[in-house]
Amino acid sequence: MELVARDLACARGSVPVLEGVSFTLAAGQALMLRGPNGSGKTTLLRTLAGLQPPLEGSVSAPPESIAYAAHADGLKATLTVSENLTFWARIFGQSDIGPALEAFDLGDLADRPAQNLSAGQKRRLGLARLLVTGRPIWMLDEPTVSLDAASVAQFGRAVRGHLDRGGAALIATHIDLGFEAALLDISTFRARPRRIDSFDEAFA
Ligand SMILES: Nc1ncnc2c1ncn2[C@@H]1O[C@H](COP(=O)(O)OP(=O)(O)OP(=O)(O)O)[C@@H](O)[C@H]1O
Repeated sequence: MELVARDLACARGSVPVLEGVSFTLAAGQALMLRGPNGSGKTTLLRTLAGLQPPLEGSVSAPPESIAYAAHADGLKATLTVSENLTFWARIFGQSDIGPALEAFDLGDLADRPAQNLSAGQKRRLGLARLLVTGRPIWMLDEPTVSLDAASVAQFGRAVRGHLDRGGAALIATHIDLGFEAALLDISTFRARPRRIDSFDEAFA
């Protein structure tokens, strides 16, 4: 599925952050989102994923087509690895967690409660959830935090597999994931400084 963003403007905490953001993410394509700290990468991903409305512009893909992985892993601490994946799979109407366990090398940890995983293992479990969503467009915010080199490579393979199956991915990262991808530099879309004084004005 293709995602077309047209002339998007986005705010965070009533302060406009980005404007004039237009790009196309085609099926089978990965785009690397770049920009310095505070430039609006998270704000853009949240807007595209439907977690906050744009001030202006449009996003062609519905939120139901997007799987968003934020900074936080969002794991259920007392559930085991396989229970966490099963929980998420059911939410998305899926049942097979095998490929997700395998892709992120979680088989030996399947019966361990999430709260007893290391930081990198938690991150792998958080990313494995993408595979049980069945959603075609992945939006990932700094997905490789806490991952060692082998796990980054494993994650890169999971993304490539997703692209090969016709999926797409927009990834905020400065890490080389081991495959060619176009760059989307959002520092060119910085919004003019102005303040939105009310919700009504922002969304009029
Ligand atoms: N809840 C909030 N209220 C007000 N401003 C916020 C809020 N959250 C973030 N901001 C501001 O919005 C701007 C964009 O933040 P955002 O998190 O989108 O940037 P980023 O490019 O993802 O940054 P980083 O690379 O540091 O993760 C920053 O100036 C930030 O300080």
